[in-house]
Amino acid sequence: MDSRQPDVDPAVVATADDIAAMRIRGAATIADAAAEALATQAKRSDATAPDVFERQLRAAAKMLYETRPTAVSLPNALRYVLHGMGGASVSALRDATTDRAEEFQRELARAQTTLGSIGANRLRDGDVVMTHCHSTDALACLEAALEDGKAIEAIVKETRPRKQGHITARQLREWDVPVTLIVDNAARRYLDEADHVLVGADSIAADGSVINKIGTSGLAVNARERGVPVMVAAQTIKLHPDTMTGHTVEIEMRDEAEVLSDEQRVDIVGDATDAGDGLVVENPAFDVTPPRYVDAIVTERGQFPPESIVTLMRELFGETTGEPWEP
Ligand SMILES: O=P(O)(O)OC[C@H]1O[C@H](OP(=O)(O)O)[C@H](O)[C@@H]1O
Repeated sequence: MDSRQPDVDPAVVATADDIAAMRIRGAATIADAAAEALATQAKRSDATAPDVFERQLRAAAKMLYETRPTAVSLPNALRYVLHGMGGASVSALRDATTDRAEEFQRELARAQTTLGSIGANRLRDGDVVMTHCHSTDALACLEAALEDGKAIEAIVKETRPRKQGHITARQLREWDVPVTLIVDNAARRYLDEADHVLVGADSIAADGSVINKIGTSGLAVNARERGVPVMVAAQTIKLHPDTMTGHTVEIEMRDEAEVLSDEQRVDIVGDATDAGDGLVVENPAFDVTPPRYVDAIVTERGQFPPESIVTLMRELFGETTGEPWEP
């Protein structure tokens, strides 16, 4: 057992570390891994009393929750699985929790497929799509369009600092899609050649704002200026229920090492010590695109103008939610 949290199984600790270090990344993939980790915790629990079992599951959920703050798919997944944790004995609790986690994972996969076929309807044969970062929801739309027999080309933004655009490019090439890879700064120039901007989302706020990889908002503003429609592919698990009650979405600030190595820092400021060298590196992982720059949010429940997404949010989540690990 990890010394950080004696109740939590090492497999859960490993998943939490992988999410924090982005070895597991992407909002849907993180949600899937979190559900899997809770199922593992349930299967391996050594609890002999129901209250101990429940405490272990809640501790595991809290550890997973604290890895990254922006993608709401993570707390939504944890909440979904823990809400299914019911029963009078440890074995009943174990079965209910693992069943619920499996159900969640099945629904997640099904929602992405459904969303893909809805998103594909927006794409025509011969369209050129500009992407940002790597989104499995966005790729599901492209995959469905290809399966429909449409020829699609892609302009793929590199996506500094972690270059997830390479993952997108690799996937698209596996599907034989012609790819033009560009640096982020070239996006405006290449928008003239694009028929759509297609991105994913880490969270969608009640007012229809889209929280996604840093650089999305600038891309969307430029796309609007160029008359290129912006389509956001986001399963309903990306809807952020807390924003209905006025909470804002925390934007994750990541380590400066993703932007600047120690050697590069020395190159800029010489041998001055960190504290006094006068150089600050900021590395926000996400930004907020206001709803007026988004044409459609495509979910497994259909496509929505961003301003109307709150209706769906209310239907799916109700008005209030607690912390994911709270009963
Ligand atoms: O759920 P899917 O569509 O796969 O990904 C959604 C979003 O998650 C990613 O975040 P990160 O790379 O984990 O920081 C990107 O911002 C991407 O658009």
